[in-house]
Amino acid sequence: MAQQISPLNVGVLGATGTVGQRFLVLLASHPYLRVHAIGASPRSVGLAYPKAVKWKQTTPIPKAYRDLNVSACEPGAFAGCKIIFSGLDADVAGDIELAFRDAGFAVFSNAKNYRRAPLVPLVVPLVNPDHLAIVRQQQQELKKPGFIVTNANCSTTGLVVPLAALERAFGPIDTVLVTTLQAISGAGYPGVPSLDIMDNVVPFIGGEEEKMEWETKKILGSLASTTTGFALRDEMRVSATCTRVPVIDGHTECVSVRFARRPAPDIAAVRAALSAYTCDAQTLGCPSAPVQAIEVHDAEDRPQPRLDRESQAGAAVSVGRIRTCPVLDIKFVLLVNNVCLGAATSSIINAEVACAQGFIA
Ligand SMILES: NC(=O)C1=CN([C@@H]2O[C@H](COP(=O)(O)OP(=O)(O)OC[C@H]3O[C@@H](n4cnc5c(N)ncnc54)[C@H](OP(=O)(O)O)[C@@H]3O)[C@@H](O)[C@H]2O)C=CC1
Ligand SMILES: N[C@@H](CC(=O)OP(=O)(O)O)C(=O)O
Repeated sequence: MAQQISPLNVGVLGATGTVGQRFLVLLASHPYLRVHAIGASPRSVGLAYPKAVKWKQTTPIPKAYRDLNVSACEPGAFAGCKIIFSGLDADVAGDIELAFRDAGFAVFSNAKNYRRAPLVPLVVPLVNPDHLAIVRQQQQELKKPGFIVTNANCSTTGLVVPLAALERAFGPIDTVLVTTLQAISGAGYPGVPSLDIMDNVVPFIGGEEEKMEWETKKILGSLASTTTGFALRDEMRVSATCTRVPVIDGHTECVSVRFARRPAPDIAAVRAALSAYTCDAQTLGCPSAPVQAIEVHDAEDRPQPRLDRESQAGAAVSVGRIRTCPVLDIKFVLLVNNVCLGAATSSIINAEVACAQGFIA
């Protein structure tokens, strides 16, 4: 049952970027989060938003932002905001996000900088919102009300949703092989040069495979019971190969998994478990959560980025081609909208869960 939450002012850092633009579109119609201030680089500071941004969305700049000026990414310019969403370039996110946390803000970040920090939750809202509880330890350590919550790498986000559903139904997965076909928008703007990506596949994305292999073990792990921080799933073997393809939005991933328990589940049971998967963000009534967390496709040629990335506003994971794997146990193809669930939507749902659970006073 959805709680009534009073309107809250939020700020968006990196508001001119690929992820920042998505934040602004999604927040323009949010039931209780109101954009109060926006920040970007010194290049943009002081300009009215339409002058600062190279708008790349298919809908016009929402009216509410047309007269909003871009501020410097300094806490003083965001007075009156409770929540800060960050779509900052990772080169600058580290110091800026820390300054906002130290100034008492609840920071929801897309950047990679703090994902491995022991007291920072790495939350995919359809999987492990229970990890948010560790922000109390951050607050105790700092003796301040601020905290940082990160969301995962966009490819990791798509992967862990069906893995979590399968583990809930069939117990631990011990091996995962994944090959990604990642969209150009994942590299930000202007991103990959057109002469590199047109008519081509680039079989390397710096740091991406390591992030998928490590982040999966933190997200599918648990809060440590005897020490502070998290118990990682170190026994799970994850091997990723990441490629860039000429698609604008939507990361496709080809996944094979092996279960620890024998016998492995059959395909019908796997399909049913994926379709039936529900998560806390849904039961808490978070307004940005998808109705169906995993959309299972029966057609043999789905999911496809162009056809499926906007389903449920890009907040779910699409899965198809579920079949027996002759090497591991089962294999399937998934699609995640990298700029929605893979980025801005996850931050927003994380903030909604934090509001619903009383982490934001
Ligand atoms: N694109 C995606 O699919 C995903 C991205 N991410 C992560 O989200 C973050 C944003 O990515 P993306 O939107 O693609 O990146 P972009 O390059 O498109 O945008 C970067 C943003 O950071 C701002 N910025 C750059 N330098 C500074 C500075 N010195 N001070 C303040 N602001 C600055 C830019 O402002 P200005 O316009 O003024 O230069 C811009 O608003 C990154 O950390 C990325 O790794 C995570 C998951 C998915
Ligand atoms: N590297 C991802 C997007 C991204 O920025 O990831 P991360 O937030 O983990 O650095 C891609 O290219 O699609």
